[in-house]
Amino acid sequence: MNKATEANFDGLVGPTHNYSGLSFGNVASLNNSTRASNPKAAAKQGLTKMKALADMGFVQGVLAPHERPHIPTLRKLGFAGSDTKVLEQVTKQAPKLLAAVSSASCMWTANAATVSPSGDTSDGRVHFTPANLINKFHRSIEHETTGAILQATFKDEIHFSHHNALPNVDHFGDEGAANHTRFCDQYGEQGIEFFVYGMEAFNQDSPRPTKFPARHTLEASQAVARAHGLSDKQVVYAQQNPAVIDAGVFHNDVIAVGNRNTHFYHQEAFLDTAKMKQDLLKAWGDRASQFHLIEVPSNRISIEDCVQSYLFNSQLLSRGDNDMVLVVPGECENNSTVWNYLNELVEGQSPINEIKMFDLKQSMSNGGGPACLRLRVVLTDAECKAVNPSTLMSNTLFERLNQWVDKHYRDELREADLADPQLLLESHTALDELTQILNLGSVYEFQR
Ligand SMILES: NCCC[C@H](NC(=O)CCC(=O)O)C(=O)O
Repeated sequence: MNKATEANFDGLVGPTHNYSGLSFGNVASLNNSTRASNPKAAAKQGLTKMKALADMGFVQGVLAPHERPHIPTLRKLGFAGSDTKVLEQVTKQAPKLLAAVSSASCMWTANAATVSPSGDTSDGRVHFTPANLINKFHRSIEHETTGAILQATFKDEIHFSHHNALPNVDHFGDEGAANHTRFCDQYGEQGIEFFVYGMEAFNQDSPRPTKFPARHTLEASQAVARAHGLSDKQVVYAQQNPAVIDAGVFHNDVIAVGNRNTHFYHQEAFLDTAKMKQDLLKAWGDRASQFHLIEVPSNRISIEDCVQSYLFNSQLLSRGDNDMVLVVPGECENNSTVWNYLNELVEGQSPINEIKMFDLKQSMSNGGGPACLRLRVVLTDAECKAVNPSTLMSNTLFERLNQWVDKHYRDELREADLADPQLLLESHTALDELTQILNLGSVYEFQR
């Protein structure tokens, strides 16, 4: 077994971060659709979390934002002429479309891709499949650039294998790592990959939500498991409880989080909790007593409190064997039921023995907590050395990115501002400079 560690790659918030109510089924996105955003504060809140984790000794990387408004999409949809002309026309004819192609939603890199570490894959490489995010138009335009950025970050073909996104249809709706968790004893050994889905696409009679969409299908997860070369006995599937999707749990990472030998989840998260436990314990094998199932009962914390506080959208990080820290959003402290629970949890017998809290309000107001903002990539020492070093957080990079944000970002943005041709120019200038800072090459269409 190779020694390995879990790295976190956070999405850097882009200059057009705004609230426009694009995500039906995501309570925060719908509730905040008329508010002004603060892109500068949003980017800095994210950077503060990344830096704090790097300072705690974790490997922390940065994934660049995408070009927005995305003019190439508007051109595909028939708008023509200069960029300014395109903006002018779309503003007049289809303002909601402009909002959709302007979203900074690629910041939530838990949805960027599904990643399988080399310990799990048949060819011994780390595999990446960008998520097609087909359920929301504004997110369905992410996967190509995501793929380009992942390839510029994890370049070496000896260590890294990059797949295309799955077919762009609802049957293969894929929301990436937000619905994927890996359990293991040590990171470098073969682990259990746990795929959670919202519905079975090819089985009309199977249970599914009635109010909000199930974004992710079983068939998508199966395709990713095949493409990554995972062995059947190391893969476990579980269906989300349709009722919690209808209550605002649009991704499983709003209601469950896992790391190594610990699964922390809500009693109502899964359609069949007993089966989920049985399947995980079976895959875990003969050391079942070392696997921790921390189930939060409904009479302790309601689904509504989970959705409001984002308790489970936390990062569960190992500082050593049986020593984990839970990184939660500030909203958890403001909810006394959740806060009391967390204090009891760290004092109890579970491996979770510290809580760290971050102010991520700008992202939270669009339904993205600490876990949404990061893509986990388990890397051996050799793989870690092969990562593009300019993307790894350090004192220098932290300072450089803060200066970059100060120079290029606005501190207030409303939906109406998205029509401003100056914003497009600012965004291109900023991203062009960023590709140099992160040494990414020409990953954006406007650079080619
Ligand atoms: N993992 C968290 C994802 C949050 C994301 N929100 C958004 O896209 C909201 C954008 C807006 O409404 O402006 C989503 O729902 O997929």
